[in-house]
Amino acid sequence: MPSLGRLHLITDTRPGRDPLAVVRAALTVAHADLVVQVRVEDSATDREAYDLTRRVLALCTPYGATCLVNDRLHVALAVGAAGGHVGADDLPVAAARRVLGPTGVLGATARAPDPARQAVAAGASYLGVGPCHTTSTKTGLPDPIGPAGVRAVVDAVDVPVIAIGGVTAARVPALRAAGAYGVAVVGAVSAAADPALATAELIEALTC
Ligand SMILES: Cc1ncc(COP(=O)(O)OP(=O)(O)O)c(N)n1
Ligand SMILES: Cc1ncsc1CCOP(=O)(O)O
Ligand SMILES: [Mg+2]
Repeated sequence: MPSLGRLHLITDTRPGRDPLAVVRAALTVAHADLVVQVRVEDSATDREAYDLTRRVLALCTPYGATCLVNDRLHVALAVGAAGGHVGADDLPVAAARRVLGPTGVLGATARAPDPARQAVAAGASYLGVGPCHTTSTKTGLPDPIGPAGVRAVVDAVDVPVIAIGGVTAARVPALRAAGAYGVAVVGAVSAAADPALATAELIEALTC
């Protein structure tokens, strides 16, 4: 499997957003360092998820960037995306691994060492760990775990840890110091006045 990109851009498909424009802008800067995770609203239809993923994959392919699909692994397979991401309300990690097969990229959400170890044993290729900081993008989350919580998971597993939740370029150094391999963002890029510039700042923070 090729190495995982360090910047995961999760699509923002809330009303009034333009996820494809944001993905285009990010790709011009991040190239193959970018992983685009297609995440649609729970109310979106599979057809809507499929159509968006096809378009995102078409944008990613020329750059060698990776396209993953959140929750809906059948959409990932149907489109030919590299894999998907699952959490507590989705398929169990072992079942997700069976769906994706041995070579698919499979992310799993984990917030603490024991669930992290279990997710890796069940077949996760990377872990999404957070919320690291408060976020306005997703409701109903537990309290932020901060860089110390990231460190606890990093020390427990041997797969890349992707820090998520309220991540900004300014917060990347502390997350990297805690051992995070990369970060996943929604708002830091999608809500930025200049998504390409925001991507450049995140890539700089991740690679310096
Ligand atoms: C990289 C990454 N980490 C965590 C999540 C959250 O997944 P999940 O807990 O299943 O919540 P939803 O995103 O499905 O609402 C993620 N998507 N990506
Ligand atoms: C999907 C998800 N899971 C944990 S935090 C989060 C949202 C992250 O969005 P932002 O980068 O805008 O805080
Ligand atoms: Mg999920």
